[in-house]
Amino acid sequence: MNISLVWSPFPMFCGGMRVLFGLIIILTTLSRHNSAMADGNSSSDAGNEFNLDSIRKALIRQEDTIVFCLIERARFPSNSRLYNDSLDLVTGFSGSLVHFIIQETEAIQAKAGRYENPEENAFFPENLPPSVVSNKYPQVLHPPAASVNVSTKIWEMYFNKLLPLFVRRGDDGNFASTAASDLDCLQALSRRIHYGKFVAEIKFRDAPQEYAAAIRSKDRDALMKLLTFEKVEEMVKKRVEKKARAFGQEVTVGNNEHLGNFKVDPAVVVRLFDEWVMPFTKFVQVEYLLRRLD
Ligand SMILES: C=C(O[C@@H]1C=C(C(=O)O)C=C[C@H]1O)C(=O)O
Repeated sequence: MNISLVWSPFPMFCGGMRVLFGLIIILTTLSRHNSAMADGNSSSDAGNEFNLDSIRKALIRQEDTIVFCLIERARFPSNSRLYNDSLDLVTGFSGSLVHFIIQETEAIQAKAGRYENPEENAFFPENLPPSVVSNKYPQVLHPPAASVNVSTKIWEMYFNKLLPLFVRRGDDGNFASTAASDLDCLQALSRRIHYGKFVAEIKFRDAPQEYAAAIRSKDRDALMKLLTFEKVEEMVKKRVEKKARAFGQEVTVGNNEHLGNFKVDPAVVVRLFDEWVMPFTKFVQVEYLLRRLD
């Protein structure tokens, strides 16, 4: 018997495997290419996915940023001259030095395309220069509702209520660095709070009928009730307390750790989320939903 005429599944198996491996390699390359594209054009911290789970993961990650930013700001004393409107520290500019620095920084960041990203909301959106960078962000928000902006509320809360709770009194003259640090905090808080628009969009898509009834009757209380998850809020408070303890502890090589000596008081971080960040995020959600059927 001619052996070569005997049917053997082996060559077919090998050929099949070759095709399969080829396919896997092509698919892997394509998917790497796509995710690289998605990273480059991503609209949200949640990446390409858009569901309540991924949005909540993004919010959790943003807690880290906020805690780190507060820790950085706590390196500087209050530096109150930076915030004084009537000192005229900048010739030809009427307003505080921090106002001047933030407005100018936002202008350069606008040119670099920061505010093309629907996650970003400027504190001084008037007269921002157009972006010179071409980068496309997927638009998932409902256009008439996307403009909800609570930057003024955030600005007022940060400077008048939060800052005095965690910086020591004093003046070291480091105004530019202090203002840069303030802007980092403000931007991190703003991103977290305005993320309420994405949360609201996904909640609306998950239960359009329920939300539509409350939106049509402009029932703010009903909307607030629908979008509130008390258990999630309790977890947020517990988690940020832990993060403030973990990220803000004194780390030494020896065993003599100064337990209880934190760079930012964890209780202040809990208060920040409880009194301002979560209520503002929910306010953004309600405002967004009220425009969701426009
Ligand atoms: C953001 C959400 O909506 C609400 C606001 C929360 C927050 O700001 O952390 C948490 C729970 C909800 O009450 C959510 O459901 O995740």
